[in-house]
Amino acid sequence: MNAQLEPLSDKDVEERLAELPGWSVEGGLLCRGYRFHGHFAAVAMVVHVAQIQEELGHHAELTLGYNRLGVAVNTHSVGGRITHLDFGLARRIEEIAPVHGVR
Ligand SMILES: C[C@H](O)[C@H](O)[C@H]1CNC2=NC(N)=NC(=O)C2=N1
Repeated sequence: MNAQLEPLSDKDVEERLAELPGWSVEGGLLCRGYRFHGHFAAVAMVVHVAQIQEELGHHAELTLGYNRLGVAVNTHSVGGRITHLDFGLARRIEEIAPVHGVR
């Protein structure tokens, strides 16, 4: 199997979470909530995340509020486990978040 698709052990998940402040695992999903200074900033972040997701071929559940965005991801193709693909997406999202004035 593609190593990227190998489900991570609980220990691996904990170690990788330690390097991603603000992210947690809830209900089997790697999650983070972001807050913005207004609605369009949140919407722009959604579009930017969508670009990254299409590039990676990996897609999170995105929940848009007024000035909030929730990101929640696991890997459907291995039965909803957390894999390197999920952490790869999370890291890419973290890189772009500051551009959108996350507070
Ligand atoms: C063919 C395509 O790459 C797959 O269906 C991708 C799309 N995005 C995906 N996203 C997530 N989160 N898990 C998947 O297994 C998945 N599979």
